[in-house]
Amino acid sequence: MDPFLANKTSKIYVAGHRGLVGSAIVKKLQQLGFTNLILKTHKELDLTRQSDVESFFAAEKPEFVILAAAKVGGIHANNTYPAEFISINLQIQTNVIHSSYINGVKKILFLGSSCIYPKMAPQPITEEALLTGPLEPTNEWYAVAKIAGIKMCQAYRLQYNWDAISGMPTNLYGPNDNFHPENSHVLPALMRRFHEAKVSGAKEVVVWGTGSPLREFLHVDDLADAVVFMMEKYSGLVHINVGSGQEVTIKELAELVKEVVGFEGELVWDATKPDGTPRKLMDSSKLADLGWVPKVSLKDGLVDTYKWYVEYLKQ
Ligand SMILES: NC(=O)C1=CN([C@@H]2O[C@H](COP(=O)(O)OP(=O)(O)OC[C@H]3O[C@@H](n4cnc5c(N)ncnc54)[C@H](OP(=O)(O)O)[C@@H]3O)[C@@H](O)[C@H]2O)C=CC1
Ligand SMILES: C[C@H]1O[C@H](OP(=O)(O)OP(=O)(O)OC[C@H]2O[C@@H](n3cnc4c(=O)[nH]c(N)nc43)[C@H](O)[C@@H]2O)[C@@H](O)[C@@H](O)C1=O
Repeated sequence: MDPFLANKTSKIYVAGHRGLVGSAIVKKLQQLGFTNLILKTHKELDLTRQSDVESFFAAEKPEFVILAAAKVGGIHANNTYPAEFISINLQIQTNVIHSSYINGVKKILFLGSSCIYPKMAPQPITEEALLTGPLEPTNEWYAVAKIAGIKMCQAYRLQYNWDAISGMPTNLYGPNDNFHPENSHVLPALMRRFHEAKVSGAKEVVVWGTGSPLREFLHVDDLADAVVFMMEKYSGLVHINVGSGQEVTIKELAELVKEVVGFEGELVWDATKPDGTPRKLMDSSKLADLGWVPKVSLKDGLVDTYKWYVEYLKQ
């Protein structure tokens, strides 16, 4: 395994650097003193365009690649745009992983998601649960693309002895999240809705589903820390779960976001909206055994994210 942290002038390509995850990884790498990051916006380099990706890699020759570019969204977006979720993600990851290999990248980290696991996987979910049962229907298209990404990393490791690894984060949140009213994940969606209700003086806020599903949330700064940790310490065939172990019901989350935002009205549940997976708590003991633990509590992370959101609205 090539050391990652030893040389702060290594050329590192962070794909998707303006997103929730990519921006936190760039911040972390800069804090650590890395000076040679390659960053391209979606407009500058569309990763679904195979020949453009090939030319970019041939010209830049990065030493390390962190793949945080993807078509991402919450339950509604996944359910509404299945063709885009499967096709765009397959294209991005296939182009980036293959070009990385062809151009001598020393190590690549591919990011998947906890939705790769069967809907009814035993909890907490270990890495071994992959491909043991049917997927959650609201996001199976995205999940199939992500499973293909894991398998591509494994295949290239087996056939070419190449250091391709995969990390599977749980539900993430933090600065630079997507706050779209319909297409975002639950946490930024509720933060925006409660904030707008507080500002307008609304008496009620609508929350989707029944409130009973359980989700595990991890602050994106913890994920960025875990990504750097895996680049340095992990080299293996198996994908690695990255979770916080902090599980709440959607109802508990909604009450917590309401408190942090300071909305004083009522919650109204829209049961016509899907609940999705009933529970997806990951077993992250493989990463813990390697020596990594998360630091940010859900409450502190929410306060930090809301502070960021209020500042972002002023821009
Ligand atoms: N958010 C979450 O809760 C979780 C995320 N993950 C994984 O983390 C990774 C990053 O997700 P996240 O940061 O939340 O997503 P974001 O949507 O915040 O960021 C994705 C980034 O990818 C870029 N991108 C998308 N399509 C293309 C393209 N065709 N060419 C170039 N760039 C592109 C986007 O640019 P632009 O906006 O300009 O299109 C954006 O900068 C993904 O692999 C996701 O599966 C895993 C578990 C949970
Ligand atoms: C990270 C993960 O994210 C997605 O899966 P998900 O965990 O189901 O994502 P979610 O954050 O959108 O919803 C979580 C729960 O929350 C409820 N909920 C309430 N009110 C709102 C609401 O206003 N918006 C949203 N989005 N959900 C709401 C919602 O009904 C559901 O019960 C995958 O598609 C896939 O992308 C993936 O891997």
